[in-house]
Amino acid sequence: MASYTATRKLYTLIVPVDSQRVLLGYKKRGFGEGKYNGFGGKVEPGETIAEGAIRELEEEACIKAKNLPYHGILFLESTADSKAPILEIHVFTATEWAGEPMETEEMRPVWFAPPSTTHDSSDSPAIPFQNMWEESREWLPLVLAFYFPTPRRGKIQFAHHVTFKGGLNPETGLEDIWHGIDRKFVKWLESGRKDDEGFPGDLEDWTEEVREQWIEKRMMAFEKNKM
Ligand SMILES: Nc1nc2c([nH]c(=O)n2[C@H]2C[C@H](O)[C@@H](COP(=O)(O)OP(=O)(O)OP(=O)(O)O)O2)c(=O)[nH]1
Repeated sequence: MASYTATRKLYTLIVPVDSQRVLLGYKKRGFGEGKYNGFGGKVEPGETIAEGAIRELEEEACIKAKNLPYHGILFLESTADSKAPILEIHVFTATEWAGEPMETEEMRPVWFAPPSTTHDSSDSPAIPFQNMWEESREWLPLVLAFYFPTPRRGKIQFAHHVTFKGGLNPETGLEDIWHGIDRKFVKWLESGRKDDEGFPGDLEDWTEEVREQWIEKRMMAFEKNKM
């Protein structure tokens, strides 16, 4: 069987939460400018995914994560450009950190009320899903449901594979290859252990090889569904 060979780019994303609120960053420049998102960026050569996640959070919001619950992986690809890499984004929360969130050149941190909060009971605004990457509204509420309204035991993990067909992005008025969800696959697991299908719940189990196999499996399933 031929391996799926599109280049893959490794990213991290941390969503800090306190007992009542969710911290997102308003991206001031570069890729995703004008959108709210968690904090993260490319994993650099020589660092682990977790090290990259902690470094990016500190660079973008000036806080140093003291814990890093792992929640899973987003595989994002665009069929609008055959040369576009697959983005592999490893998603974490952080519930403890050192320092206070501060605005940086890249990001403006803003506290939001989790989706489970009624408007009147919070001083913070609701999460602006309409102003975020469009797949965020699928996985973020479920990750947050693990913390709000009351924290649950264990952990929740997902693999979310989305292809975008590209199109005019109404928010920016520009053609955008990372816009217009075409196909999607979401796998959820509560606990972090492997399930019968071998879903690699923990970060250390998502090795390079496993990620490649996972993508290949999903691509084949997507193709089958199309026919
Ligand atoms: N939820 C979501 N996050 C995304 C998508 N695309 C995408 O890059 N991200 C995340 C991954 C990273 O956390 C962040 C992009 O990181 P970045 O381009 O700022 O990376 P960086 O800081 O290393 O970049 P640079 O300024 O050094 O060039 O946005 C998407 O479609 N959905």
